[in-house]
Amino acid sequence: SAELRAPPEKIAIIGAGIGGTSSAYYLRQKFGKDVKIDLFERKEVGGRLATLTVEGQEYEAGGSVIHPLNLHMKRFVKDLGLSTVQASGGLLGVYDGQTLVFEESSWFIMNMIKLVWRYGFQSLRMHMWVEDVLDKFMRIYRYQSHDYAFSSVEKLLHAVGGDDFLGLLNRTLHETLQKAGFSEKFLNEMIAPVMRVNYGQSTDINAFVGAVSLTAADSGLWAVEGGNKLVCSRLLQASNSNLISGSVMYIEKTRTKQTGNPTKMYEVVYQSGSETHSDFYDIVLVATPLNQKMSNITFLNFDPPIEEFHQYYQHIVTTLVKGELNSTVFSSRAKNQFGLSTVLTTDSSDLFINNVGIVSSVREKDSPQPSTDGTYVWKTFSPEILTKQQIFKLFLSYDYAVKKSWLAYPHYKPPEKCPSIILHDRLYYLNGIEFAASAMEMSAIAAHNAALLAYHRWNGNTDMIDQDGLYEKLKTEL
Ligand SMILES: Cc1cc2nc3c(=O)[nH]c(=O)nc-3n(C[C@H](O)[C@H](O)[C@H](O)COP(=O)(O)OP(=O)(O)OC[C@H]3O[C@@H](n4cnc5c(N)ncnc54)[C@H](O)[C@@H]3O)c2cc1C
Ligand SMILES: CC(C)=CCC/C(C)=C/CC/C(C)=C/CSC[C@H](N)C(=O)O
Repeated sequence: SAELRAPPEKIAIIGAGIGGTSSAYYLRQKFGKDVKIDLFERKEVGGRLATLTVEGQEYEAGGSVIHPLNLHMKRFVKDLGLSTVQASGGLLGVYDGQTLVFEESSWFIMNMIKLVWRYGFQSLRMHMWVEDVLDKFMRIYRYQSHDYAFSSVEKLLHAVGGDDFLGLLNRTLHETLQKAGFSEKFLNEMIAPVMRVNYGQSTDINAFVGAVSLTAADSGLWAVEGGNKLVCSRLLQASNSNLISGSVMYIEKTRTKQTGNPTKMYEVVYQSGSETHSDFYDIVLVATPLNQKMSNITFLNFDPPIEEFHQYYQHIVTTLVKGELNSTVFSSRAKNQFGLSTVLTTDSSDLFINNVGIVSSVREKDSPQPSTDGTYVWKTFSPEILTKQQIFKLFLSYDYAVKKSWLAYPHYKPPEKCPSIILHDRLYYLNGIEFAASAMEMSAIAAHNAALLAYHRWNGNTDMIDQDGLYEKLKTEL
């Protein structure tokens, strides 16, 4: 095998969300103990993984649920000695603005009968479609465990499932499912509400993120005990990186003369408190969405210039309310007969919220428990900040309400083009993957890929990059 070059001296990562911290973890694995890794964060470690506190208890306010087949997240929790809590449960209903068009019952068979009665076997067919997408997508784990990397998100998706799979980015979920024979009624009443709760958007999102969103309706979802953001702080510790609290303003391509070292290609200029500092790096990873509103990083002295990304992120407000839901908004049933713990809404519902549901604190192992006065903590997502009148419309009474506004995930608009991973020779960008789908696991996959890509490009292992036909090739290997 080819002889290895000396490892880089210094690597910078911008952003300490799950993407940045898992990059630090994988870069350490690949480049070894001697490389110095600086991780820049201008706010909190965790980024879009964050909690809000209600009466002394913390609740997930951003990324909250993890799929049982999200293997990177599962591995982190295991390797970092963290524990899990269950993140799904309770009965769900769908409100269309007039009535509950679907109400789950606690009896499994009853649900099946209701679904078949209203939609035929479309639910079952839908599960099969989602499972097929997930099965193919999971090939990425095998490729990554054999150290293969991809230079673009498109090449990665092509390697897992070929042209048809990559084509999911170019079509809306609506047209994809319509073509597959699903009815408008099923799409409006069952699929659109899932897209609203997960991505705050309609079925006009790309079909890949649509499938990811539908996997979030599977059973067995979980979260990290104590809060998902703990994964980030533990990854940071485990990677033995150096956290720098500061906001990166510029990344400048240096002239060799400046550093006296041909590999220290990049100068990172950052503000910490009122002071401006800078340092030189061999490799830089950007692990935050590159747009003015979210990171405001300027690239200097690159020829050709690094393109600006103007992609729009969806505004979502998380509101946590401890109080008594006004169930008459959704149903004429007496309030003691309501029984639902989550209400999703259709696009036609014309409500000011996308969904509302009871949530457990990050420490509750089992189903959420009411407090002594019988009330629960409810979480609702809305496109805008809720007014007091709106909260009073939704709740008969409430003790407490807290909110957090997010530029949450891309506003999907297929055909989708994912920003490049390689911005320059040794400058990598992770968050382009969000334009395929935004989820914790997607950032972790992008992080592993970027670490492998940086490693192979540093060592000139071109045979480990952008290999197609990997599925066939690895099928025969044990
Ligand atoms: C409300 C909501 C609900 C969600 N629910 C789920 C869910 O249930 N399951 C799921 O899997 N995913 C969910 N997601 C998506 C998931 O949270 C994100 O995909 C994931 O957390 C993105 O991680 P990241 O590290 O790529 O980006 P981020 O978490 O955004 O991290 C980027 C970091 O970079 C920092 N930064 C930015 N600019 C600079 C700068 N110039 N200098 C220094 N630091 C900078 C930011 O402060 C931030 O901490 C949800 C997201 C939201 C908002
Ligand atoms: C990447 C793969 C294959 C699966 C990830 C599935 C997953 C857990 C997606 C979550 C998507 C998302 C942005 C959910 C937001 S809302 C979550 C929850 N319903 C809540 O109420 O907080």
